[in-house]
Amino acid sequence: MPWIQLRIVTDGPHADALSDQLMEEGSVSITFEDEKDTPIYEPKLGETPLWNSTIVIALFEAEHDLAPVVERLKLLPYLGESINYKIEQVEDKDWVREWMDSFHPIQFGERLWICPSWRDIPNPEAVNVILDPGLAFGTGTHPTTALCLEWLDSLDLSDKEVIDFGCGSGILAIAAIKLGAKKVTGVDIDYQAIDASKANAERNGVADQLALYLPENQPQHLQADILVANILAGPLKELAPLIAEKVKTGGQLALSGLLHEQAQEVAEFYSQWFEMEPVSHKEDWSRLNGVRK
Ligand SMILES: C[S@@+](CC[C@H](N)C(=O)[O-])C[C@H]1O[C@@H](n2cnc3c(N)ncnc32)[C@H](O)[C@@H]1O
Repeated sequence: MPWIQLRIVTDGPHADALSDQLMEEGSVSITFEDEKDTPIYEPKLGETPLWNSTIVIALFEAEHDLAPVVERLKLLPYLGESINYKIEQVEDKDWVREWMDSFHPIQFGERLWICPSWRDIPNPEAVNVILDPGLAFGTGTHPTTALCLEWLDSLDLSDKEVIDFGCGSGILAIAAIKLGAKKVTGVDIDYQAIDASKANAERNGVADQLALYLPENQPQHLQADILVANILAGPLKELAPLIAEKVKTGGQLALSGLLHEQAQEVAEFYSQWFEMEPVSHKEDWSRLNGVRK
């Protein structure tokens, strides 16, 4: 079906009201875009943070007459006659198909491959993780995930217990099991991540080695030989005491999801509990490693 979209610039506080108005006008979906370039790295669950200058994009069926819609929007006091808008044709694409076509098997380190579940496995002899991320984060294409996968591949995980804090699609947890870990615990605040991790563990035949928890349900005195957490600098600092107590003395830590400029500060903070090692980098992102004192 062909589509058109109406793009309107407004200020952050009015974006929600404008979105409601556009839905009433018959829009089938609304998205928000930053008019400038101010990244928001990870909103809290249930929050939709908005930029000061937000573009509200409303999708309509192509035959929808947008001229009277724009006239009605001009009556809104926060838009008025000087409304800043644009009407665009939208190319008719199957977006899910498009994304699936762009995701190919990728190798990490020496042994490990992440293979989308709808593709052939290029090397059946390798350690292959078959993945469908569903609605969760974690395909391996993001540098923060890649940094963790390369690190896991470099370790001897035989008989080790691992915690994956912020497990998303389960990509790191399942990679750890396939690389030899005896048991992995995945924790995530998002139930969609728990669902995706469970489905991926079943897809890989390792569900009995992966325990999954929302943070409030996680076992209190759980400790592991290895903990990997790809979250973000803010939560990693907040969670530091909890993360530290989950790693056995002599155990290994990897923290990812940090921008270069944040790495030093987070490393200093974690040095209360860990002997920190040199930082690893990929594109704008850094990974910290440490050994529990
Ligand atoms: C960047 S994704 C990483 C997913 C996957 N581990 C990977 O490396 O691709 C971060 C994940 O951490 C989860 N998360 C964020 N804050 C958290 C917290 N305080 N406790 C547990 N999980 C959290 C998010 O829901 C998300 O699934």
